[in-house]
Amino acid sequence: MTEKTAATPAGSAGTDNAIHTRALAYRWPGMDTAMVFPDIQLARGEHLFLHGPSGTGKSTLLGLLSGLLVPERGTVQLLGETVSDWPNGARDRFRADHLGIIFQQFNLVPYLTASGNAELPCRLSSSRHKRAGPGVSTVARSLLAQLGLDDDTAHRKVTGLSIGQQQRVAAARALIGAPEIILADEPTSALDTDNRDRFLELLLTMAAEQGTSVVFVSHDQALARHFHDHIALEGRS
Ligand SMILES: Nc1ncnc2c1ncn2[C@@H]1O[C@H](COP(=O)(O)OP(=O)(O)OP(=O)(O)O)[C@@H](O)[C@H]1O
Repeated sequence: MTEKTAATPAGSAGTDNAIHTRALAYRWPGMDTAMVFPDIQLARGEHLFLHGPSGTGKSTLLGLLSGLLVPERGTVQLLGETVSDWPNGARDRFRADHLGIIFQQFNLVPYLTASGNAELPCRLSSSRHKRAGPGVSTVARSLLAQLGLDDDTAHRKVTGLSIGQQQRVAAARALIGAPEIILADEPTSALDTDNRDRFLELLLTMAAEQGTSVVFVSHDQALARHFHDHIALEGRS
């Protein structure tokens, strides 16, 4: 299943690893057999492309990495901590403090402005707030500007923004407060090729500037060239 695993040598899970999974399996209700996943080992600051056809479990694997799902078997270690053994509340806390997530449908808060959405992680996590610095609103607007959204747009409600603009808001929300890990689930699927490549370059450059590891999920192999590390999912075995 694994096309090419990433980064550090096997068996050296420690603080140099952003992500280390072992023998993960997950079964949704109604499934006869569990989905099994290739092991992932990703060093801090590295960027991994996770690809495979529709239905092979890419979003499920991201759910396991984010701690929103708990594996039937196997372990998820993030930043040296075996978070898959932790209770829900502890995983929620860890997610708020250390993970930026860009969902396929962005999951922005509709009644907030672009800037309000981008600031949210710092309102929910004191460590993200601390890393962003005292002027969280200024930091949010600066991230939005770097992603191509001017001040006027930053003050508009997200429901009035285009898909491409909403995607940039979701990216700013993931980047703010320099989380160690960003998980992105097909956030470029609604964009044309030029915008897709430009957005991805921007996201990876900004993540690299703050040393954030990125797992980027897509079925679109054309995006693979932006990444050093690749893993393919090929379905259940
Ligand atoms: N909430 C759910 N309840 C039950 N089964 C689910 C659920 N979510 C996903 N599945 C099943 O898990 C399998 C993998 O789905 P998943 O969404 O992880 O794949 P994917 O590779 O991300 O697909 P896509 O590229 O279409 O987003 C599929 O068979 C799907 O039907």
